[in-house]
Amino acid sequence: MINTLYLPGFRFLPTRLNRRIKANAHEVEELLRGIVGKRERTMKEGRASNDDLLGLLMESNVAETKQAGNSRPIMTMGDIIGELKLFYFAGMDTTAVLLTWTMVVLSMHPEWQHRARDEVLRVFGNNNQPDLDGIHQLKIVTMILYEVLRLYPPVVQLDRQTHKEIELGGVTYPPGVILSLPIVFIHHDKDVWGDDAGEFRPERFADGISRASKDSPAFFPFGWGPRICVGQNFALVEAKMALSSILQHFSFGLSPSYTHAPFPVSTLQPEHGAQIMLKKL
Ligand code: HEM
Repeated sequence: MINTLYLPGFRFLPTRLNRRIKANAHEVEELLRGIVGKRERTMKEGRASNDDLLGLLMESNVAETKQAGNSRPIMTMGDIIGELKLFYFAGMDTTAVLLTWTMVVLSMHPEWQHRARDEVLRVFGNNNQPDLDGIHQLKIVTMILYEVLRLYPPVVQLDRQTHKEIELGGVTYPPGVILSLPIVFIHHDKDVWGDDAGEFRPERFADGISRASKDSPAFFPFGWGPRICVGQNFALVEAKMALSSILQHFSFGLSPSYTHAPFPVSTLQPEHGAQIMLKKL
C-alpha cells in the first residue's frame, strides 16, 4: 500500500514540486478567503441565505460566539477555511472515485449492469429525475455500491495515534504510537468474506451488511466509531442519484485501452484512468 519513500522533513525543502504544492495551497486559501469574506459581508447586510454548509457554519459561529459572550469569533477565518477544505476533499474525491469504480465494475459485469438498470427503470421510468423516495427503494443498486466499496474502498487505510498508554489485543502501546487499520486488506480477507473475497458478488449484501461477512465489523469504508464519516448517507444518496441517471440514459462498457490497475494516491484511483464507452439508450 505504501508506494512512495517517506523522508521526514522532505516536504519543507524548496524542491520544484514542494514550491508548486505551496503555491497551489496559497491560491486555494485565497479563493476560499474571498468566498468567506463575501459571505460575511452579505450576512452583515442581511442578504445571505443559510441553505448551504458555509451559511450554516457561519451562522452557528455567530450564535455560539454570542452565547459564549466572546468579543472574537469562536471559529477563526483559518478554522472556517480548514473546514471548507476538509469537506471538499473528504466529500468530492471519495464519491467521484466510488462512481468511477462502479462504472468500471458494471462494465466488467454486464449482467449486474442489466439488473441495476431494470431496477432503476422500474422505480423511476426512463425519463423521470431520480428522487429521494425512489432512491430508498433501490436494493440492487445499494448491493452493488456496497460491493464496490468493499473491493475498492476510496480510503484504503485509517490511522489512529495513541494519546495515552493503552492495551489492545493483549499488547500495551505507549503514547504516540500510530496504529494503521488497512481497510482494503480487511475487505479482501478470505477468512472474513470467504474464498470468493476477491470476486465481485453483490449478492453477499442481499441480507444487509451484518450478514455479508463472518466477522463484524468487517465492512468499514466510511470508518468506524466516533469519527465515522459524517457524509456517508449523503455520499450514498449522491452516488445512487448519479448512477440512476446514467443507467436510465446510457449503457456502457470498457474501452480496449483500459488497464485494470487500482492504485492508492490519496484515494484508491485507477492508475491509468477509466476509459469507458457510453452508448445512448
Ligand atoms: C464514498 C464516499 C466517501 C467515503 C468512502 C468516505 C470515507 C471517509 C472515511 C474513511 C473517513 C474517516 C473516518 C474515520 O477516521 O474513522 C471520513 C471522514 C470524513 N468524511 Fe467521508 N467519505 C465519503 C464521502 C464524504 C462526503 C460526501 C462528505 C461530506 C459531504 C464527507 C465528509 C467527511 C468528513 C468531514 C470527515 C471527517 C470526520 C471527522 O473527522 O470527524 N465524506 N470519510
